[in-house]
Amino acid sequence: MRFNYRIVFIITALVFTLSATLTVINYLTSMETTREQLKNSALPLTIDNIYTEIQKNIIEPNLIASMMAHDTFLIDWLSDEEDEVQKIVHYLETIQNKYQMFTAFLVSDKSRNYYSAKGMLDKIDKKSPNSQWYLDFQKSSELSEINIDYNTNMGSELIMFINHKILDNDYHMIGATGVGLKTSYINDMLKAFRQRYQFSVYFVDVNGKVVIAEQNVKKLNNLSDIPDLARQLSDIIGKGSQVFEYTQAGEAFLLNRKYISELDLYLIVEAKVNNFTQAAEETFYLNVLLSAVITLLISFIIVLYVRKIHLKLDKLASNDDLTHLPNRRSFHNELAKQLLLKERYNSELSLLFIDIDNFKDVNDTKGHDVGDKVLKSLANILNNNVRKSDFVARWGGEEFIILLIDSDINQAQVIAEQLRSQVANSNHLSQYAQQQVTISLGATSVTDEDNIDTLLKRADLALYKAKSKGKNCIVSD
Ligand SMILES: Nc1nc2c(ncn2[C@@H]2O[C@H](COP(=O)(O)OP(=O)(O)OP(=O)(O)O)[C@@H](O)[C@H]2O)c(=O)[nH]1
Repeated sequence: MRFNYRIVFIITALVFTLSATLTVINYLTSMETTREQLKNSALPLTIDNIYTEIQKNIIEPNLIASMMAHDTFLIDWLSDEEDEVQKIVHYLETIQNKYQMFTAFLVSDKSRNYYSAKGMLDKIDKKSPNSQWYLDFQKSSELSEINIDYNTNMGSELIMFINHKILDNDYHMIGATGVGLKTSYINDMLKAFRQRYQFSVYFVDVNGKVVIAEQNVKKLNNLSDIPDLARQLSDIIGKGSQVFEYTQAGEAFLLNRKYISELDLYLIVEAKVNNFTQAAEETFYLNVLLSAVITLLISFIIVLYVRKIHLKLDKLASNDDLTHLPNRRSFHNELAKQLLLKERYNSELSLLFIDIDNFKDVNDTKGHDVGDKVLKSLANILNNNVRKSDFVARWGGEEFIILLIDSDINQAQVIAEQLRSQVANSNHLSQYAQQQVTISLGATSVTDEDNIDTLLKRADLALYKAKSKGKNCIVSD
């Protein structure tokens, strides 16, 4: 019986396919879950957090600027020909220090003077870029606005100005006042969101131009620089909060935008999907590896187990249950093999056919248990008195057969005689059977013309002759 490795291979392939399929399903599900979680929860939450933070940082300065615009001291001072500049400088200085603003300012529409805590800083001039905001504000119907802007008189840093119009009793604009805040807190916030949550946060204007972004980080100039976003730009520049998807250089991104009316800007929070699915990817590769190892382990255990059962079955199929000698089937296989070897090496090969004399008497008078013990004991005697290379088998019933390797008929006769005499004089056997146990033997040697049938027939005939001669003897043919 040959061990079938194909079955093991099929089982291994099935187990691996099953576990690999489960791993892939698991991987795809967790990728989708991560993506959905990012889209529906993490990005909207982050954008709301940032929005709240910005509002918090705008509300207080806005109240201060509004308070300044309604302050009768300011209104009166502007109406009184702007006398005693130090009074207004002191006023602005007090506001600036008390509320820890970066700057506090006042613009007179009449004199076109720009005052700050440091004194008169500038003049509103149509040609000056620093004055542009005032000219626009003048034209606007709004009473207040928030500008994120540079003012070259105040350094190179981006400043968030909260501007309020000052109106006289007839509701005519007589100037503008307000405060300026450094936007560095926005920068810190953008940095924190990038480092803590791996989100890119920036602000764009109505044209998609990036207006505020984290400093020292490579940034986009305009949303429309990315073809995928350029296509969606008209949707992105819209009110409320919404998530968009785009790809750039083979990488998938999710982008959430929220319109901030106070700034008239769009807050953008985006995430590189791969940053969030990396863990799932690593788990996937680990799972595939584990599946392969477990599959191999299972296959190894199956091979060991099946081989063990196989060997057991093999032994059961080729050995006799009672005496544990090879059975007739095994003997046939061995004889066929030895006939080929004899032909190849031109060696001698002989056969002994053995039958217990009057065994029926033992069974009938002493019982089958005793008969079985005699058979087992005889098997031992036969095995112990031939060469290890010879082949002893139980032919069936009380018949045994021995293949004598490298033995001619003379040697076969000598061995046959030894066996006969050992059995006849065995104390063990006579004790079991409570009578003398003898055997008859037919001996024959293999000729070049022999095949299995002719050989067995001749040995059987020799045994028959030995029985006829009176048993407990050997006949060779
Ligand atoms: N106890 C036992 N008896 C067996 C077994 N196999 C065959 N026998 C018995 O062996 C006996 C063989 O009887 P016969 O064929 O008449 O041969 P015999 O009595 O030995 O007579 P001769 O061969 O002429 O000497 C029968 O009683 C079978 O039942 C076995 O495995 N165990």
